[in-house]
Amino acid sequence: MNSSRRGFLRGLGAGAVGIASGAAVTAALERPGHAASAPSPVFHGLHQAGVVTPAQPHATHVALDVLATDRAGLEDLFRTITERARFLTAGGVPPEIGIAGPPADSGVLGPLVPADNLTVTLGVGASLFDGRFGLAAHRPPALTAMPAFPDDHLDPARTHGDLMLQLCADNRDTVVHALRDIARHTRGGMQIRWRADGFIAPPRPSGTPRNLLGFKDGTSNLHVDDRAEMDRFVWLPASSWEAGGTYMVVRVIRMLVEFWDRVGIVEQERMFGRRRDSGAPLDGDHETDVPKFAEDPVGEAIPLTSHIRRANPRTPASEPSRILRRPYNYDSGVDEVGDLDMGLVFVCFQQDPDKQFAEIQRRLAGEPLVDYIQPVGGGYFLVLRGVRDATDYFGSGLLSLT
Ligand SMILES: C=CC1=C(C)c2cc3[nH]c(cc4nc(cc5[nH]c(cc1n2)c(C)c5CCC(=O)O)C(CCC(=O)O)=C4C)c(C)c3C=C
Ligand SMILES: [Fe+2]
Repeated sequence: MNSSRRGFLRGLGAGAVGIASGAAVTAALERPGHAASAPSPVFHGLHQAGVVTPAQPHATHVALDVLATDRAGLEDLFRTITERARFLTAGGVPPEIGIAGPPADSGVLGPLVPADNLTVTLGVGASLFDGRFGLAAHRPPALTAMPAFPDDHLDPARTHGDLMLQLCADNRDTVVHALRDIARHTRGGMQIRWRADGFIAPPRPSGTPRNLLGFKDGTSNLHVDDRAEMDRFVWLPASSWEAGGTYMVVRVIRMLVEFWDRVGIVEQERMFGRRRDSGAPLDGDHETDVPKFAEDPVGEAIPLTSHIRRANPRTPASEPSRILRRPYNYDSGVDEVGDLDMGLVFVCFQQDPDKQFAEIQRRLAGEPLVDYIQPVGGGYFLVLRGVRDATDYFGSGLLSLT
């Protein structure tokens, strides 16, 4: 353990980073009153969890800037995040450290930390490849800073970041607990730049959950259980050090709900190209019906400017730009003039942000929906390949580059 690593852990007590697991956890779970939660998605593997994992109801997306100043410090940071993620996603009993120092755990989840379907997904931004860590020569060309698109209102304080930490779980307190745990163990190594909390509502009344404009959101998406589709559009191929990773785009998009709520239902539905109640395309009856754009070349049933038609025209030319969407709703109170601050934390995964996400974004430019939404932040991040086993850590492939 070098000095900067000791720095992260200082103040936690000598044994505080130990993890009680295995037999101790089993024993704790067997105690009356301790319901066992289902195991979380597997932590070790070629791919990180939290990409093809069915979206859990709660999430936070946290962009961070690295404070460590050299490569050794960055490695310590990655190793610490890995250790904490390994523990938090498995669940267990935090060690007791006596009464002299602060407790080893925030206690937010009680004495037994449940796995609660938690996923911890780590990405790196283009800024990590500046001069600080000797990585400048290794920035993959596809990893750029997120550009500003027409109609964006980007706030620099809510844009970009050296790292992106996506935490998702079945309960809000599990997400909060994981964030506090990781922040505490990495103190001095990184600091939060911006954060967007999200939730997914239950299906109302059935099918795909709704966004805060009232429409089902996620109906037409890539299929996470179709390995060939994931290899074609999402996972990075075996030819480079990034193999097994993917690119994550995060866009914090405010919805101008006060304006939206004054728009007639027919106009709302024509903006999306789908019915609000059922989610069916305007030329169909059921949510899962596939729109028949080829039979409607002038946009009589589904306007040519509608969101679904621009986003996915279903032509051979638009096929390569398909993405895996994994969005969350957000609700952040009110702004300085008393307007509701809510919207969508739009998240998508792909092999190339410019050829996929940005290509769709360019097609969406000028769609009628732009009058009711305002992108205010976000970033492009490379989700590193997964942690292979108990000896591996996030970023080991990146840091092996010389
Ligand atoms: C650049 C990519 C996209 C952004 C940004 C985006 C923002 C955004 N979308 C909605 C609501 C809906 N989107 C829907 C479908 C849809 N959206 C995108 C891409 C972006 N959306 C795609 C690729 C698709 C799928 C198109 C298709 O294959 O038919 C829908 C329809 C239901 C569904 O299929 O999910 C809704 C509703 C909002 C509110 C929003 C910004 C705030
Ligand atoms: Fe969309």
